[in-house]
Amino acid sequence: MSLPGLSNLPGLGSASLELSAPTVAVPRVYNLNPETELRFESSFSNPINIKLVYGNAEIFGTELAPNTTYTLKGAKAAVYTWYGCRLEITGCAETVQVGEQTPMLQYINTHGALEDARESAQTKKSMGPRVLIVGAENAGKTSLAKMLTAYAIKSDRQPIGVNLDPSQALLSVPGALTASTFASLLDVEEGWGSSPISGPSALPIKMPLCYHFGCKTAESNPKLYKSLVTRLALAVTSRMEADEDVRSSGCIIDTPGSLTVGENGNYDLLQHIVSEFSVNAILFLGEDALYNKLQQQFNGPEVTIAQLDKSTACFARSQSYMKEFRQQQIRDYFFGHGSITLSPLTTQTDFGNLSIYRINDSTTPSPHKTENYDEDDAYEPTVPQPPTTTTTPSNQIYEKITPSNMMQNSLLAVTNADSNASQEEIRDASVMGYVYVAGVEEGSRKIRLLSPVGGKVPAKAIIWGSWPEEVVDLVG
Ligand SMILES: Nc1ncnc2c1ncn2[C@@H]1O[C@H](COP(=O)(O)OP(=O)(O)OP(=O)(O)O)[C@@H](O)[C@H]1O
Repeated sequence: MSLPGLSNLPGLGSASLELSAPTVAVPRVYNLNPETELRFESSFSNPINIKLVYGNAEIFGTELAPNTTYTLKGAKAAVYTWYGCRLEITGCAETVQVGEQTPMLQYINTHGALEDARESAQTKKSMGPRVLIVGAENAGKTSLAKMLTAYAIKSDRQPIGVNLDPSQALLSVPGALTASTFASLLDVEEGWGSSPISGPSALPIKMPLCYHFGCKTAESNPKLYKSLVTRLALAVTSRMEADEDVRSSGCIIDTPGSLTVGENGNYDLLQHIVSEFSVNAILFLGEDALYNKLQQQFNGPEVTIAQLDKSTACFARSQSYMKEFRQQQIRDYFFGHGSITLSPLTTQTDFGNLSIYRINDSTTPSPHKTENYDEDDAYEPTVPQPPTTTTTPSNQIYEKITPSNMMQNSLLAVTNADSNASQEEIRDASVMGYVYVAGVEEGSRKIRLLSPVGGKVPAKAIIWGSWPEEVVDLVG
């Protein structure tokens, strides 16, 4: 197409200017019947865009605003509609299919039962339901936790969401165990919402309380896991005691799938969680055999246990997908997500300015791992020495180390404990924030750190765990 007049512009001469039509992605339109869902998968590099053009619809309980485009990358999810809707989809979806069989009625009824318990708690000025969600990996536990949280928010409640699954994060990075009061809408694109560290956001920020576990599974360091569960439970209970609205709303606890592995599941850890959080409702997603076992173990006047159907649409996620998913969560922590772009800063500091403690867990290769750490063992203070010469008693939670090349590309948790605090004080301290090790120069004893905020890294105890795995290309 040649535009009249343009050829007279200096420099263009008589050449005609061919303008190609802008590439417009043609939206695919889906009309969904009431009580059906549109299931989709998108890759991390090519997101899918979803727009609700008619009716109403939700993603894991959070309603979509009409005529607003939501961009989801690396997502495996479903848009559900109670009354029917029309959706427009653009972008690259790996799969899109309509599903008619869903457990949503069961899930909304569960919300109804929890609402009854909250009403009653409000009247009696007692604690609302403390709900534990249990099931195998990929059973849909996190999705159900999100849904129940979103429905509770819609009912004007302020539940506390608790993540006890170190394999993925809730408002933090993988390896963290967190709790947060949810009083405002969840973020459909991000999953849960934005924490203050994430910068400005369209939705109100959420304030997570975070403890660093730093091991891949609860089973790889059960003593530390139990201690952190106790810390979180204490914090959740005191938050509930201090605030009437939060108290009657209760809490919703997501657990790792590994707790259900084996004939009886990990009864020891489940029992610990149930007693520390005074759980009074267990929602079990999945197999009958283990449900029956759990019923024998936990059902009673104090605890109700209910079995819910697992959505047949729950996507099994490969190891490589989960790795990319975690790395994306870490990237989002430092660089933001969607329209929120953050600018983390790189700082260089001397080894001597940091007090780094390595978590002693069964996955860390060390000559000192022959015995198990016993919580009741007498505490022995650590002696700061380079890792090659350190002789750390196996009953210690952490080992104080000097930075080394092994730390390259890993995450460090900066705690609120003083740099020379005792092992237990470090363990019980919440996390101030995370830094990423961008480079280590052993010769000049310098370490380069990527931090979400500028300035010196605080002189606090810093924890280095074996989890999450290293992120290779975070800083170019
Ligand atoms: N109805 C649905 N349609 C499509 N995808 C879904 C649906 N429900 C859940 N999913 C997806 O299935 C995957 C597994 O679900 P989810 O993360 O809730 O399981 P989980 O039990 O918490 O897993 P894990 O034990 O590994 O943490 C997720 O990617 C989730 O988004």
